[in-house]
Amino acid sequence: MALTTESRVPPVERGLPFDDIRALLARMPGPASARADEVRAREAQLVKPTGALGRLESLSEWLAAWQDRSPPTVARPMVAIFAGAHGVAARGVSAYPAEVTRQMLDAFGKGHAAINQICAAFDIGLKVFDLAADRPTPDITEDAAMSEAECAATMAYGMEAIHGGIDLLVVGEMGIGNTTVAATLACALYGGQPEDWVGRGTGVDDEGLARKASAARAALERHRDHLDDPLEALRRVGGRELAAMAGAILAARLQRVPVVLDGYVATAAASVLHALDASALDHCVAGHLSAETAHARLLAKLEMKPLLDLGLRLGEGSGGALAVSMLKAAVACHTGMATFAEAAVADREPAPEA
Ligand SMILES: Cc1cc2ncn([C@H]3O[C@H](COP(=O)(O)O)[C@@H](O)[C@H]3O)c2cc1C
Ligand SMILES: O=C(O)c1cccnc1
Repeated sequence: MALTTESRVPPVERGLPFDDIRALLARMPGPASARADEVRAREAQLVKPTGALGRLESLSEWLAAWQDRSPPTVARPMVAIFAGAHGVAARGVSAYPAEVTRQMLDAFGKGHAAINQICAAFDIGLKVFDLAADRPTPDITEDAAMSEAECAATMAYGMEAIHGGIDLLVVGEMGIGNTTVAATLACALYGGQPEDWVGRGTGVDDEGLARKASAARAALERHRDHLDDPLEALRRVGGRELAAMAGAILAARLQRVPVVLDGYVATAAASVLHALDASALDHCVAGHLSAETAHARLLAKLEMKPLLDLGLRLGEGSGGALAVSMLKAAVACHTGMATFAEAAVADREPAPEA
């Protein structure tokens, strides 16, 4: 397993950058339905009762449609972890101190983290992007997290995650305080009360949960006249790793790389694209259902059914990486199984004449 770490303070440059992002959204390719049809035709001939591989069959079709390749492959999957720091973390919204973000970056580099082990177990590449993890964005209850230029440049940086010939991308994150940011962003995009969107994150107690809700409420109140545009919501109440994840997901679409979403934070980042264009996440699958309680609510808004439900509440791309094993199995069955004819197994009985 290759691990590379990149570190960058996103450059701040140019005018009208959100229009550049909107222009990319307007260019998103659709699914190659002919490739999905080819997969479906082969599935029907493989030695199993028709449809017996359930969701594995639809996953193979989905991969082929978005890769524009039949058979599809999961030969070079990669987890991209984006790490950011949040001013709002100073409000006691996490069970752990903010310096954990930097320390976990070191842990990723040394192979000490859960995501290192999961990637090694399933032969998944891992790339870590340090988005100025020592320089927190302003506290969203007081100011916008990013300027428009910084937000767009950070999205553009996230787009670099899909370079290097990968055929499947998992987006993950690291950033103490980011479940509060994700909750605030989800509430900005989908409405409801902050209490509907906050959860225990790394394990805050009841007081911590109340602090999360009041931080989200204060941020929404401060930015309330500017939250109708999803990109504006992202720059005001989001954070760098969320912007980078949104950029990576969009770039993956443009380069026909299917995406596996991780937990609540990654899904909140993805929601920005969905709010801009309801078809923008059609090349994405929800890898798992996080134990962060509002993840189910968010996935319902996106009409996504998670592949796994393991009670994880970690982030780092961990649930997404575990789901890669299912996608690998789907492709292995699709490409490796024999047809009824090849295996000399008797196919389905024709229906008796009426
Ligand atoms: C040691 C450690 C490793 C982690 N890996 C991911 N997270 C996760 O926890 C953080 C979000 O939770 P909250 O909003 O409560 O801070 C993020 O960094 C996320 O990736 C971790 C958290 C800790 C403490
Ligand atoms: O689901 C997530 O993304 C999550 C949950 C808890 C902590 N960090 C991330």
